Amino acid sequence: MNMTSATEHAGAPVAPADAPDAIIEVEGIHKVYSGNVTALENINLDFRRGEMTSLLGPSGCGKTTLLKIVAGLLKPTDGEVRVNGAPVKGPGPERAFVFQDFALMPWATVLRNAGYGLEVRGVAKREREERARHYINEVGLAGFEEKYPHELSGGMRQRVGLARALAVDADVLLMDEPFSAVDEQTRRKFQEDLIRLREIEKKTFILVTHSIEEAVYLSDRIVLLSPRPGRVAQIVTPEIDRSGDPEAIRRTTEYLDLIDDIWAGLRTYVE
Ligand SMILES: Nc1ncnc2c1ncn2[C@@H]1O[C@H](COP(=O)(O)OP(=O)(O)OP(=O)(O)O)[C@@H](O)[C@H]1O
Repeated sequence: MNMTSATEHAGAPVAPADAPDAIIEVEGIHKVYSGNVTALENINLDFRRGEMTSLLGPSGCGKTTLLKIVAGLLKPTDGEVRVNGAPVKGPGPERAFVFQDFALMPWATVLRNAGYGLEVRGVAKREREERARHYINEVGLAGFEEKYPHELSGGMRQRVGLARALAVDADVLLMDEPFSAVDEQTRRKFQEDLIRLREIEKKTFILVTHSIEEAVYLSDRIVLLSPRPGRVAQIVTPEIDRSGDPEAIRRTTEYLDLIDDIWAGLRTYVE
């Protein structure tokens, strides 16, 4: 297994010549909520095409705020986000947000829920069902097409949300704590599936997580945010060969050491 880690400093990202290009550029983002709460301060970041980036940091540091600004669901007070070079003015078809609370329609089947993004775009029923079935299968829910959300576990509902996001063929998938509502076993399985999906679909994933283990296991890059007002404290690049046995990867000294290093950095904020 090849696993090393590298860190970059906030203002001066290290970009090797063969680094993937930036699909999303975040420049000078500030966010002040009403009541004078400064959630984010001068965030400068690139998210690279085809990579999985985790946003990690203490509670309330602005992870979800940053994700929503990238999604175009929230306007920054200052600064700009560009997707494929074009300024973000609101939500767009290149970005799909997978909500933490699943955002499924309780009265609709898995098939309809998975195809909902296509439905609102006016895609004909036959085509959207075909695509929805394909992605339902890809996220491991084949056979559940006619079930309703209340008949599914939390993990399965999360997968429907992911199928919906994949079906619209967005380049960027934005996930807010995708594994928070599920048990440990489901979480691990879903993490492995997400790695596999990333390989197949070649999407850019940005995910918010509270879990250092999860961030290290899944990510090409981890952006560590400082406590509120959130700033980029550090960027960590775990280089893990994920082709091996997931359980073996989780037991290696390098993996465990990197988790310890990140925790040592974060604990200075929480103590
Ligand atoms: N609508 C709002 N109005 C005022 N303050 C807000 C609003 N939304 C978030 N905040 C504040 O902004 C800060 C950042 O919130 P955000 O939810 O982005 O943090 P987070 O890092 O995702 O938190 P957590 O890890 O607890 O989910 C917090 O202090 C939060 O209380």
